[in-house]
Amino acid sequence: MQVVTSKEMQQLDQYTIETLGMKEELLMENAGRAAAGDIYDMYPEAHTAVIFAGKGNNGGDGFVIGRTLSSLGWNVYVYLLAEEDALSGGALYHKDLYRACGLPLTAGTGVPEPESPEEGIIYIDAMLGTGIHGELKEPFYSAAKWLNSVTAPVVAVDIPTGVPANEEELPGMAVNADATVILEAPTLSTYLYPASHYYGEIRIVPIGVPRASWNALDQKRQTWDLTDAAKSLPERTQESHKGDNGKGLLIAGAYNMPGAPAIASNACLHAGIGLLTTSVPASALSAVASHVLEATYFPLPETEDGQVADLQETPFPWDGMDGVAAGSGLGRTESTRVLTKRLLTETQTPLVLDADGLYFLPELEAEMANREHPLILTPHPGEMGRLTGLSPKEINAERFTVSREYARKFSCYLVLKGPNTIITTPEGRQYVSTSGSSALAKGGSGDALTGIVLAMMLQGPTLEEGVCNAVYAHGLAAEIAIREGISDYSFTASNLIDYLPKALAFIQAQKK
Ligand SMILES: NC(=O)C1=CN([C@@H]2O[C@H](COP(=O)(O)OP(=O)(O)OC[C@H]3O[C@@H](n4cnc5c(N)ncnc54)[C@H](OP(=O)(O)O)[C@@H]3O)[C@@H](O)[C@H]2O)[C@H](O)CC1
Ligand SMILES: [K+]
Repeated sequence: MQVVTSKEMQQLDQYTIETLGMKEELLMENAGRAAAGDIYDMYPEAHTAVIFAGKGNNGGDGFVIGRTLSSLGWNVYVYLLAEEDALSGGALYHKDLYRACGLPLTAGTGVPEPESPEEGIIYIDAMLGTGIHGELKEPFYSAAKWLNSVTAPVVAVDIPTGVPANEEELPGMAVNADATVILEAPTLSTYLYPASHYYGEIRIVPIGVPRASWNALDQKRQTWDLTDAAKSLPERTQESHKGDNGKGLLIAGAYNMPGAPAIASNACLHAGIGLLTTSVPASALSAVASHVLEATYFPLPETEDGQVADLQETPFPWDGMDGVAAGSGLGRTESTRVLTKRLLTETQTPLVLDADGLYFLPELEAEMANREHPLILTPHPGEMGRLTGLSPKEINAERFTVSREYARKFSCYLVLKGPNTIITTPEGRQYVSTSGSSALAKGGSGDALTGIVLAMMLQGPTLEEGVCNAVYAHGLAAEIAIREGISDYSFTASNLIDYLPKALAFIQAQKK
């Protein structure tokens, strides 16, 4: 599923209508019918739809939805928040067709005052979609405010009115929908916060945009969902050998931080790595090893208080490895700076850096730029802020753009964590993971992700798909745990590791 900007959506519509010759009215008919079908299925008890329509194409969709729901036996009523003569093109055609069918309509720029809601009514927001710019003007402002006050369900068509499609700030007023029926493809704001909250339940319906139109578009982003994970997760063959499933080195922890390497190692092992060597300061080793039985160990020199010591001469076993991950719990000392520099310049395999492993990167930009082997960074917005000099708020407002610029600049894979983690490749391709849960907002979740990324990037089929699958499986494990009754209050990284086998089994089962 592609994720688009409003401009890309317009290009797609334009190509379909102008180049391929599909009539605008037909595309709108497809869109409205698909949305109506979905709304009808979503609310089996409903019998009445009150539709608020704008004068643009979003409003046009509203008229098609009204006519279709009426054919299906519902009572419908449209409040057009514009004069009838303000409509043009497909919206005018469908308004006229709606009227010709004898269906009820009130038009005008005043604020509508529908009857108070009763059982079986749903409200449909077809006021503004991708054509919105800036703060909501009247009568849309008051209409949005009114819709936010009703107790009956409010379903938005394409985008809740007021919410921008792209990486823009939310205006002061927007429809807070219970559900949004997205037409053909989601826009950026579907996966940006706080905008995403306004969508409510997300439903995406295909509206018959021809493949040729999609092929003509420069496609830059897509979601990464269960189907993508199932398609790409490689099958294990009977004759596979532990050496075939990747040998990884994980460098993490300190005497007072044995949890980070233990969590990352267990997650890595449950995510399918063939062989794992865990490298921790010597005094943390027995604590970590007592929780991770399947790893081998490479103890690190340490300071008196059990932090990594000078690692300049440490003979790391780079050569025997297919991939390396480092960061969690290492601390932000000179030793970590030395280690990060050595990792960037000496490892000839994919390298994953997280947490303290990201800390010194602003000082090591030349080493990053000169690195010839894949580099995978997994920052949360705070860490991304440090990498770019922006605040976490600024990062979250422009997650797609900031990620792409950084990944391109340093030719790295960037996993920008958060609800709907975004994975960006060095070429700028972007994937938005659709899995995840509020339960993941906890210490230890990131450590688990580092381990899963280390394991799954080595399983392939490509590094890119392996990283996407790691992020997806991480989120899915949390989702399954919550579905099975674990509270998102109680959920810990240890639960995540326990549920990872179920998440992978669930993905594998989709292959069959
Ligand atoms: N995805 C598809 O392939 C299809 C989508 N369809 C639907 O079309 C809309 C986009 O339609 P468009 O006509 O471009 O735009 P809108 O209907 O969203 O809005 C246009 C009107 O909005 C007014 N406007 C803009 N900003 C504001 C504001 N802040 N306050 C009030 N009014 C605003 C604008 O008026 P101006 O006078 O300001 O220009 C326009 O009148 C998409 O979302 C889908 O629902 C197609 O139906 C099928 C294909
Ligand atoms: K809308």
